[in-house]
Parts: sequence; C-alpha cells; structure tokens
Amino acid sequence: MIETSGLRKSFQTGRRRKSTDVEAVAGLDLTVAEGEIFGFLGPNGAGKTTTLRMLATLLRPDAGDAVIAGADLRTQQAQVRRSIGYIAQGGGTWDDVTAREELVMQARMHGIGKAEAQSRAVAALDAFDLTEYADRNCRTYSGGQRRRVDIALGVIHRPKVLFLDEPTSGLDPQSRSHMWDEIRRLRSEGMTVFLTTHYLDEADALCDRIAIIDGGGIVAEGTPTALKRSIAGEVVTVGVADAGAAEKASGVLAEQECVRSAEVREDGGLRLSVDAGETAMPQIMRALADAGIELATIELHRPTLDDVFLTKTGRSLRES
Ligand SMILES: Nc1ncnc2c1ncn2[C@@H]1O[C@H](COP(=O)(O)OP(=O)(O)OP(=O)(O)O)[C@@H](O)[C@H]1O
Repeated sequence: MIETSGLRKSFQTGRRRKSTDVEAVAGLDLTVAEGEIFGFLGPNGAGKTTTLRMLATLLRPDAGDAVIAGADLRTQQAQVRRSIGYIAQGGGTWDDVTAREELVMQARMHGIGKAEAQSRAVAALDAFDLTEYADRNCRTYSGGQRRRVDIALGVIHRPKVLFLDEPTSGLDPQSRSHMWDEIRRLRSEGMTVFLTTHYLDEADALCDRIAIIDGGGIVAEGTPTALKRSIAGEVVTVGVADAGAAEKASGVLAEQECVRSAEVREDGGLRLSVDAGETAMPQIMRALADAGIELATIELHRPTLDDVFLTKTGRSLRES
C-alpha cells in the first residue's frame, strides 16, 4: 500500500555562511502492507514527522520515490491526496465550532454533497463515541475527545491510508487505550494506518509491524515480537526445589533442543536462554520431570523494544 525507495530530505538551518544542512530523512526504503498498522518508532528529531509530511504530499522530497495506494508521490499528488488522511501532531480542533459542524465542513471540503456529508458526520460521531458532545463547542472537549474528533475528521472521506502523527501524545492512559481501540477498528474496516510514536508500549501493543528510526534512517524493521526475539532471544528462569539439584538440572536442560544456553546463577536459580519462551517452557518442565527434578518456580522474561533500540543504537530510547 505504501512503498518508498531512497526517500531523502534535508533542511538548511542558520543564515547564509553559517547555514548548515540537517539531514532529517536519509534515504528511506520501506514497505507497508494493505490493512496493517505500521508504526514508526523513534526518539525526538529522528525524522518521523518529516517522513509523514513527505508521504502526505505536504513536503517535497529532495530525492527518492514513493508509491501510495498505487499513485506516484511525485507525479500523481492529487490522486495520492484522495487516497489518504493525515492527522498532524497536536491536531487542530480548537475553533469555535461543534464537532458536528467541523465534520460536515470537512466532508464538504472533500467534495461530498450536503446530505451525504451530514449523514457521514452522524455516523462518525457515533463510531468515535462523540454523539453526546456533538453539538458542544470543541473548545470544551477533553484532550481524548479532541483527538477522537481529529481522527474522525481525518477519515471522513474514507481514505485507504491514514497517516497519524503521535496519535496519543499527551493523553491519559484511559484515553490512550480508547484511542488504540479506535485505530484497531479502522484497521478492521480495511484501512492501512501509518503512525509515528515515541512510546515503546504503543508500538508494541498496537502495531502489526514497526520500523525503528534514528538519525533519519531505519535501524530495524519487523513485527514487535520478531524484533525482540531476533535481538535478544528470550530468557526463562527456573528455580528447583532442591538447590543441590541445580547443576544436574542445568546439565539436563542444556541438552534440550529449545535451550540455547543454561547457567546456574549465584542464587541457585537457573537462567536459560531460549528462542521462543512459550514453546520452550512446557519442554523444560517435561525434561525436569523426566529427570526426577522437582520444579519450584518458572518465569519467562521477554526483551522489550527498548532492548532492541539499545542494541541497534547503543543508547536507550527512554533516555533519548
Ligand atoms: N523546517 C525545518 N527546518 C529545519 N530543520 C528541521 C525542519 N523540520 C525538521 N527539522 C529537523 O529535522 C530533524 C527531524 O525532524 P522531525 O520533526 O522529522 O523528527 P521527529 O522524529 O518527528 O521528532 P518528534 O518526535 O520530536 O516530532 C530534526 O533534527 C529537526 O530539527
């Protein structure tokens, strides 16, 4: 649904002689499949917004190509615009209008007739749980309600692709989870969603696939699960009832196919490195039972996307 190759954008900062080039996006190749929620995860200044603005035809790339919903970004801009919705960071619903009025206006701007615009507004208010506040001034809305209006506005013309810049930035946990549900609902209706985020948990829980971006380039790409596994594997810790049996247990488990390595820790527990924890755990339990070793505790530790970021960039996304 989205394919880019060598997409590049630099900005000049400072004046004349002292001006320097900032390479915001440094040759981006990525593919987003139809109907997926694709997340662009990266720290502040990584180039996420610049990429989104280029793909939404708001910023001209210096180099590279992109095809969005079958239309060429360089030569078929009008066609690209018809296929996409774009919701900027922070949104814009602050005016002295009601959500219903805004939605009707937005639909009309897309060339939709009055009666159809009104009925789409009613449907959108209902879908985004806004009917209760539909005729109240947008100024009076909470942050979460305002963000839902933003998204309703962005999809009123039923685009194939929705670009969302930091959809949950500044929202409280309940509004964030409500927003995730809304985004999942759009996917279930067949929409392709491309969002940016600097929240690790958002990328992990919401996105089908992610690209981690840093310094204008992609440092890792894949499903959150695959990325975490490929970088760090998974760790199972095992406690045996009789501490004296720990060495024997380690020997037994090290021979299992699903176990990459086994070591006995100082506290007498075992630390096992495995590929896929959920299938390794039953095998570990069975192997111990077969060897007559009583299991006391077993725990699976999964690496986080921050571990992936740390491995790829040498720093933590939390500190970036
Ligand atoms: N109009 C501009 N003029 C000069 N530099 C810019 C401009 N827009 C972006 N930049 C620079 O390009 C780089 C990438 O910015 P961008 O806004 O794309 O990052 P981002 O990943 O979206 O960050 P954030 O999470 O803070 O929104 C940054 O160094 C930024 O300062």
